[in-house]
Amino acid sequence: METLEAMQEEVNAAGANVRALKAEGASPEAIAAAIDALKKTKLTLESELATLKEAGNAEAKAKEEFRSKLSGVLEGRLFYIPSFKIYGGVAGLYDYGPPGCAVKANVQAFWRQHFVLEESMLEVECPAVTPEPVLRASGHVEKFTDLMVNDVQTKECYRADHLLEEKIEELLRDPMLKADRRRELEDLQARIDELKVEEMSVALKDTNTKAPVTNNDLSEPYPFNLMFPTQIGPSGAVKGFLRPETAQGIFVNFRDLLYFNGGKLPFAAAQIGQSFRNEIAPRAGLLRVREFTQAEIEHFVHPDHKEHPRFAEVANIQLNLFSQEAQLAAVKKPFLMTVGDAVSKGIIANETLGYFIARCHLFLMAIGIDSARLRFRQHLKHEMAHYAADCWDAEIQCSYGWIECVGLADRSAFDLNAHSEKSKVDLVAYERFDTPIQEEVLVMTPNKQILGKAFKKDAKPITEALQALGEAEAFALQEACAANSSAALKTDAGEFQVSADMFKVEKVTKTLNGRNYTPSVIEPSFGIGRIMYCMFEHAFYIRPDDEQKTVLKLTPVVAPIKTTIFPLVNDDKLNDIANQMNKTLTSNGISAKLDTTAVSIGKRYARTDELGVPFAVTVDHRSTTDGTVTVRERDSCDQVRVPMTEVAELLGRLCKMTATWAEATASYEKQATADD
Ligand SMILES: Nc1ncnc2c1ncn2[C@@H]1O[C@H](COP(=O)(O)OP(=O)(O)OP(=O)(O)O)[C@@H](O)[C@H]1O
Repeated sequence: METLEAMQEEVNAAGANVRALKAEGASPEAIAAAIDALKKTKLTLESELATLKEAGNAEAKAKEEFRSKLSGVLEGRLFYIPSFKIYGGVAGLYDYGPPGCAVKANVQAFWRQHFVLEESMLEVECPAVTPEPVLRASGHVEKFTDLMVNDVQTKECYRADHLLEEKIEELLRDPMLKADRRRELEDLQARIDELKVEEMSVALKDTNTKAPVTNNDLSEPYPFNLMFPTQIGPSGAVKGFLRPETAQGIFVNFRDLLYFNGGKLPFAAAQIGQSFRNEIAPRAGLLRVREFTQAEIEHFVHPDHKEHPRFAEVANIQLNLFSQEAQLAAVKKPFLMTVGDAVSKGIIANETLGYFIARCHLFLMAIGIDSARLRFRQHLKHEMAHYAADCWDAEIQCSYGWIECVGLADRSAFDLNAHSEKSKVDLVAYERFDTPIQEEVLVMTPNKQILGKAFKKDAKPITEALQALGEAEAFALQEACAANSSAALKTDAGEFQVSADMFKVEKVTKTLNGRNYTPSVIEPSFGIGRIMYCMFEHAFYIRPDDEQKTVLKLTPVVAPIKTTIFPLVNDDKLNDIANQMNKTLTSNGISAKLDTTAVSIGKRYARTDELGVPFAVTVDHRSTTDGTVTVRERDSCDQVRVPMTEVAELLGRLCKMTATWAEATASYEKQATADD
């Protein structure tokens, strides 16, 4: 199939041909034939567009239906629900109900296991209420903004970039769009995130972007800070904010954490906690909310040694990479490559960043993200902060498109430098040289006796100012004193005239055994809610044999309950065994739910399938005679007969995912399924 662009060019060429023939006074027959050809090319293009539109509409409708079925299950089963529902709810705030809480706790526990425990990270928990100076130092007070516009009539608020993006999409769908204009708009689309206020204003006007629904004019765009301001204490004197990310709590504790770690680098600290962003347009359920759980890691490393000691363990893992180069190519496509190759070819900046990208991939696989719908997209140059060495987002495809769920960035020394500068506390590490080095250093020696006599109480700030001089300034002062007998020195207490006898400045060779340096930070930042929503989408399906049977194929690691236990019929003997089974399993750490309702076994299975419970144990009459029960696996509906004494061990292995169902049950008697 020809591309739309090629078709458009054919239409343009046919149009140009008609104009040329008219200009050169060609015969009416020739002109009529050219007009005919133009009409034909236009028709082909229009029919192609109609087909695409239809396919697009059908796809959008299918996605809508899928989402409505899924949210029916998720909200109906209380995985999550809009907060404060009885008061009408508030956009961007959600409650997790019982199964949602259980899944979230499991995702977090697994995250802790996979990262904090396996990597010996230092976990911290810091308050969400954060004093203003901390967030001013980090740049959030000044820069944590989105550009906002209002409908001039209704005053409704919108994110300017969202409206512009939608408008550009609409304009790009126009088949008659000139090639130059198309390129211009595509270029603008790629730069939307970086547009400054004035550029956004121009872009909105240039594209004639209006308010949705009302089609009213929009206000000029203006920055809106996403942080929730608050005051700490009753006087209102101490300003603060609810933190927009958990990371800052780790940076400000760097010195103590380094000490705790015996002064050794590299090390990583981690935190799981709530973050708050007053999003202008919260949407798409859990994907963009105003309060959410983040799990963040700050890995501190020497800026010249970003190798990772465990890199070899992950080097062969294949990642779906969407590098800068791939995004800028004519055909934009991610590619598969091992993380080892990506680092050695310089696609990923260093081993430590590569290591965390690979570990993130393993984490997402283990909780049930479909590998075909996961990619790591590198930030384009203009998306990256000036200090960042390299950034990648783990993007998961769901019905809303590709969604950033984890940000992985090499932030160099930016954060520690920023807090050092503002707090006046050195956030540095010390490195001992393998062999000491000789270095010429400046030594400034103020003559305290003469200074004391001459300046009395001002001698102290003068001494400090002399000691703070850099090499060039110190020698310049010395020269000025020699030439004019005295020279001016600026201090915190004002300006003073100092003379050559008041200080001595010289360069001496010193042996240095080490030095202080500011470590770089590599930061993987996970949004738990976004990951969970994508995980739910990937887990959701309808059994092919029955439209009514919806299933969440949550992996055992994250499933809210690991097994249900059913007595086949309501019978005292069977109930006793089921109760006993329940006790054994829960005391072995396997969460179980006893279901003694009298409904059919098929219905009971369907109920637990919808909750994502991976296994079911059924107690039947045979259990009373030979001490066995059946164990069923949710997705295959396979059942095996297992001695009751072995069920805890079997489910333990399956839930830890150290064995597959086929491996773990190979030796057990298979049994016909009883789903109906
Ligand atoms: N409003 C939100 N709702 C839910 N999760 C969020 C929200 N904002 C950020 N996150 C999660 O926190 C992670 C790290 O935050 P980060 O600051 O990198 O996001 P971001 O780049 O600002 O996200 P976006 O551009 O989508 O607003 C994101 O990858 C995402 O999973």
